[in-house]
Amino acid sequence: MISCSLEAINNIPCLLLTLATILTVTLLIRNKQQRSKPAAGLNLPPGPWQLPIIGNIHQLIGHRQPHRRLRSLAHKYGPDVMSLQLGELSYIVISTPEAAQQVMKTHDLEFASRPSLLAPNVLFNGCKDIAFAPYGEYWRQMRKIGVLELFSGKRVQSFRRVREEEVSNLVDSIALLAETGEAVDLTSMMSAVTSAVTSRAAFGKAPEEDMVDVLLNHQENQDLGIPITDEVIKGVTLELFLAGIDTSTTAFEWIMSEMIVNPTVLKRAQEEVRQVFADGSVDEAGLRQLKYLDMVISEVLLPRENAEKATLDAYDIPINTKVIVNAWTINRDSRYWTEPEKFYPERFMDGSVDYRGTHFQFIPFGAGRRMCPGMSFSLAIVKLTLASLLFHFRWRVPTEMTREGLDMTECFGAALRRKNALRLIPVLFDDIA
Ligand code: HEM
Repeated sequence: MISCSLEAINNIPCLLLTLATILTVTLLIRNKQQRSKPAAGLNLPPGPWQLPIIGNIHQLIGHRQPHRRLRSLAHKYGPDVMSLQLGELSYIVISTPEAAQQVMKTHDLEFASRPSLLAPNVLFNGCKDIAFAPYGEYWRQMRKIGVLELFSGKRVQSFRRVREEEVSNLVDSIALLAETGEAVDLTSMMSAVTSAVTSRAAFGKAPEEDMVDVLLNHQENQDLGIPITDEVIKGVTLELFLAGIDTSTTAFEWIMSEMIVNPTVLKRAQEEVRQVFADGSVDEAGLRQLKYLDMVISEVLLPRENAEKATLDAYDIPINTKVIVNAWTINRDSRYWTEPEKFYPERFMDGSVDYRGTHFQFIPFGAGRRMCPGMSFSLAIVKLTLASLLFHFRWRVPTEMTREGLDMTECFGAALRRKNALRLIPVLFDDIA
């Protein structure tokens, strides 16, 4: 079993799924139905003061790291649940594990919808995907296909050879480049590996049934309540790429970065990999033994929405309020984690907390009904790539830098990526051909 590490995410991915986009969209959309003027007499969650028309936008705009800004606003105005008004749209921001549990467990059903946003509506032809589909019959059907067929353990396992081939190609390319002594761009390389695996898993070129085949079979057999149209096939396929590539690349690049600036962790992880695969080749069968490397990852944040009036912590939450679960803040709650900002994988060694959505102090993949169905698909690639790169190479920072000086600047976007690509110098271990 893979277990995830806080440290990897400490610098990673708070995927506040493009709050920037939401802000822009908020300003653009004049959708009267979305207008959610709180009715008088409601006990709304506390929040910062608002300006007419724009609400709280001015308190976020200009901040290059909205996830940090949301944390400081929450500390001041609503530590558990905070109201925010962004233009005409009402939001609540969830910043503690307890409040996250309320939204994603106790009231999961009430908050299981997604807001109707312009960008995904256009991109997925009226949200004919899984992630942005509003809660209802269509989403339930597609989610079931996702969990039971597209991303099931068996399906992920069926792509093992694909992953091993792509990662082995990566190792070969890096080995060639290692002869030059130059730094390699690991961010682009990981992105290429993830795209290649996703594309082969989606479109085949392998004996296994691929993901598009699964959808085409349903279309042909007409065996589902809601027909699988060409738009649905296009939407779900596009989502495989959009939801999977950036998130997995981001997880990988931050984990590598953190190990580089924490050489004792790197050394321990490397020793473990080289001991487990002492016979000379890395394969997926041995990955399970890499307990220390079992620290991954990433947090994404797709807003949720309540399709009906709800209550939370005795606060009234009007219909169609968008819910931002600030996983970045929650995963760093000092009531649950000692030195939460420190890169310290050993904190996960006793296995009492994992990322599978039952421990609300650590929810990189979300939790509840809308939890990420692509988790195993992603972790399989990330872990195999890390193990292979640690097994075959020593890693050095470019000569103009020190380990401590490795650039760790975050860049807010669809994922909290590194601002600059991760460039490191590979040195092939002498004892490996
Ligand atoms: C490190 C990698 C990844 C992370 C950290 C991640 C994280 C997340 C999170 C936090 C959510 C929202 C959960 C919620 O609302 O409670 C989500 C949803 C989703 N993710 Fe991922 N994800 C990753 C990789 C992937 C991959 C590889 C795929 C597919 C190829 C994928 C497909 C999806 C889909 C379809 C949803 C929407 C589920 C729904 O609304 O029912 N994810 N992900």
